[in-house]
Amino acid sequence: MTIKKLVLFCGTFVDTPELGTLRVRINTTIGVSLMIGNNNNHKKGEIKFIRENSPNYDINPILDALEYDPTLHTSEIEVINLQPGTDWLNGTRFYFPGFIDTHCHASQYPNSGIFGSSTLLDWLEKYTFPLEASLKEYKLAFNVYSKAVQRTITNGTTCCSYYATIDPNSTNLLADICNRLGQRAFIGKVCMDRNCPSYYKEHNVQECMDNMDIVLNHISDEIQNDRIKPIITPRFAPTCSQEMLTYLGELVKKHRLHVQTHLSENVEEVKWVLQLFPDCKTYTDVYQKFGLLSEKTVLAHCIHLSEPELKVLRETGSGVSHCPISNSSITSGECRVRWLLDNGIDVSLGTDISGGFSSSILNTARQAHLVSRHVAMKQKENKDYYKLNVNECLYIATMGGAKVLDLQDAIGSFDVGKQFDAQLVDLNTIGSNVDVFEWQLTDLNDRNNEKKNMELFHDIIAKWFFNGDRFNTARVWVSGQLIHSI
Ligand SMILES: O=c1[nH]c(=O)c2nc[nH]c2[nH]1
Ligand SMILES: [Zn+2]
Repeated sequence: MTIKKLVLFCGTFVDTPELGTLRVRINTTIGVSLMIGNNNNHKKGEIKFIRENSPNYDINPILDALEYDPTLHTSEIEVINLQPGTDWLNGTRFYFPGFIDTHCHASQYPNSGIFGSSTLLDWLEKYTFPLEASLKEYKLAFNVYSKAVQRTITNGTTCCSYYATIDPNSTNLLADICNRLGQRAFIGKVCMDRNCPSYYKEHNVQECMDNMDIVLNHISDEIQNDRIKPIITPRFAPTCSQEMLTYLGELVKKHRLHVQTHLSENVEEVKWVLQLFPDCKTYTDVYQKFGLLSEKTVLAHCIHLSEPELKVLRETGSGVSHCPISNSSITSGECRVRWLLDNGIDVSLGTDISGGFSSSILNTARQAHLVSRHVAMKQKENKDYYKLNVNECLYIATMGGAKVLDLQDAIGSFDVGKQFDAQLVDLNTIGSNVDVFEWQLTDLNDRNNEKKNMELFHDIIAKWFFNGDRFNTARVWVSGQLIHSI
């Protein structure tokens, strides 16, 4: 027997299905299935219908549900009708897809903001390895991971790709915490067996294999939740032996797994990789040689790439996690996002805690906007071309992340068949950092002045983009389940 329950979300829905496009749907009802039965057509949390410009959406949205499926009984329908009123139409309240953070070291969260004037290689030795090693202690790991994950959720992140540490038990703990808090997550046990301190390394490949078995079995057998997936995580080429990379490449091939690692972050790092792998022409070649590049691969940073490397990324379908806060903080450089996008590479955003100091993808997106201006200022001509606009940054914060994680059919925008991973943005909350003045309000219902009203709404979106924070993230849902509310 299939138990059906349809949850109706009503209001204004905004998303960015294509790079640069802001889609705004008003007076809209979205129906989301919530209970699962033995009928696979009725998946949990899936968007079943979208009724735009509905005459019923704030009076009797049940009529929209019955139009979709006349056999529904009213007891099978639940309406989430949050404070009906003018805010849905004046631009200050709207649903937006949950943010997707494609690169976050949950284990480094206590160090957010602590980096002094270090650069990558000394930063790892001084700040990062000691902290990660300390999370072997269960209580400490529990405290750090709970806070780290909660922080991303309160900032509107519904899907996050995490690095834990080399320790399999604390990695499993991170998976358990994401599962309990309801976030969609990729969980990576860090793999590294050379060029790292003796107190924080896997001493041989067998140790890495045993550790990986513990994590893979825990996620598949104990957690058993589609929302929590493993991701193979060689820390970066310099800390992984050829034997380890060979094993990880085989593991990826056997189970068709996701991969995450760092690529071309820092000039010294790039030189070091070429010394360590003399048979590889480029840094990217190292990962390709070991079978670690596919459309399920997330490569953080990608700042100092050459044209041939770009070609390899495009041909393998690998995606980039752009981490502008981290890249500015530890002075790694500026990722040329426009160049990547124009060459057919999928780009997403990563907070890169704690190279980056903020758990907020909104904050990261606005820094991506600014970094693109620094890239533009360095150009001799055509400067404006390199600037990312607000809509483009919101795209890489949502749909771009979905593509990089190979989840473009499941999340990233509001479309029938996708999961309802969403945040309710409200600019009128207590503590809001966004002041919208009366003359800045729009009237999305006024079809006679559509152009002017849409311009006003784009300005409100820009105000949220540059000034908004977690006080504007009023609620967060993953697969239609409420996981955060202020
Ligand atoms: O941003 C980064 N954070 C890390 O932890 C790391 N390890 C290798 N390279 C890295 N880059
Ligand atoms: Zn990183």
